[in-house]
This record gives sequence, structure tokens and C-alpha cells, in this order.
Amino acid sequence: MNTAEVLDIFRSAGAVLEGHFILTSGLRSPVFLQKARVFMHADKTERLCKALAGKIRAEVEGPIDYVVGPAVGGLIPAYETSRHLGVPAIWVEREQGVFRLRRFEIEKGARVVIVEDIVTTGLSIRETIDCLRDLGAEVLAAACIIDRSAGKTEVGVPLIALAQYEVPAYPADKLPPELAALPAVKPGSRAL
Ligand SMILES: O=P(O)(O)OC[C@H]1O[C@H](OP(=O)(O)OP(=O)(O)O)[C@H](O)[C@@H]1O
Ligand SMILES: O=C(O)c1cc(=O)[nH]c(=O)[nH]1
Ligand SMILES: [Mg+2]
Repeated sequence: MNTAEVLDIFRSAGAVLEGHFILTSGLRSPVFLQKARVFMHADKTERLCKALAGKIRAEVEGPIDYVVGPAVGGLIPAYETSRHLGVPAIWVEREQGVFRLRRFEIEKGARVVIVEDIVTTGLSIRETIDCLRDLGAEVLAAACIIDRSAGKTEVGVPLIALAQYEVPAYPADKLPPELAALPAVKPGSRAL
């Protein structure tokens, strides 16, 4: 599946929003990919995650013990991708703002792949890697449906993206006037 096909699925679900958005990194953007509007459809989610599982299988050598999704956005794609990989899915969730593996125990040396929905700066993936490494896991790779940095983001492990789609994002004090004129909304769950 190529980037155009992934974006067609997002557009068909009404998931490509325009306005003034505050991203989880604090950056501001005129475009927000509201993945929840895709993930509400099992058939669209299955097509995306089956393709992502194929890319993971092609790029990650050896066995995978767990797929790990960063909540909230990573929950559904991690679960669906794990179904196609035939391995269990677990998740990290924020406790006082910090990702923790609150509901599961994993063995030291467990071989894990992170599956995210969207990557912008890679901050959420790096936070997930920190949590997993503190528990002794080996993070083999991270994967996402759409990389908004179009390959520029580094997370310290291979980043496998189903689609790369460059979208502008600005620091809050460097907004173009047309963006500054719109009221800002923050759709994600960080610090809510
Ligand atoms: O690469 P980054 O700069 O970290 O941005 C991408 C992250 O932002 C969103 O999560 P968010 O914290 O907004 O909450 P959500 O998972 O509830 O949507 C998205 O789900 C990714 O986790
Ligand atoms: O960077 C983000 O927070 C972000 C961007 C985006 O398009 N979609 C999303 O869910 N989060
Ligand atoms: Mg998220």
C-alpha cells in the first residue's frame, strides 16, 4: 500500500481536518489527521494494519514477542497489527503524564515492536522506548501508519512508516498570520 492509498482511506473517513491544531509536541499545524475517524471502521483499519504488519515482517529480523501501542492513539492500530503478526498486543498509558506498562508484565529481554498511529516529532515513540527499556525490553523497531515528518524524525530505532506525508508544523511563537487568525484546538489526550 502506498502513501496515496493510505491518504485516500483517511480522506474517505473524513479524517483529514483543516484548521488550527495544537499537537502533542506543542507545535501548531493547519492539518490534523484524526485517526479515530479511520479506526472507527474495522474494514479500513484492517487494510491499513495488514499492510503495516507486512512491512514489519519484511524489515524486522527474528521473532517478535509483543507489539506495544502507546495509548490512546496507538491502541487500535497496535491491536490490529498484532493480529496480522500473530503476536500479543499490550499498551503503555500515561500515569501522571509518564508512559507506564500498568496492566502487564514482560520478561527481561522481551523483543518488542512499537506500533503508533501518527508520528510528528517522534516524542511519543521516544517516551515509549524509555519506558520499555527501563523494563529490560529490547525495542526492535517502531512502526506507524503515517509519518508526518516524511522520514526526518529519528527515534533511535528503525522507524517503519506505512505512509510518509509531510505536513507543516510551527512553534507557537512563529505562526503564519492565517493560522494565528484561527482559534486553536487540541484534539489529543496528552495532559488532559
Ligand atoms: O510524534 P509526536 O510529536 O509525539 O506526535 C504523535 C503523537 O501524537 C498523538 O498522540 P497524543 O498525545 O496527541 O494523544 P492520543 O494518542 O490520545 O491521540 C499521536 O497519537 C501520537 O502518539
Ligand atoms: O502531532 C500530533 O500530535 C498529531 C498529529 C496528527 O495529525 N494527528 C494526531 O493524532 N496527532
Ligand atoms: Mg498518541
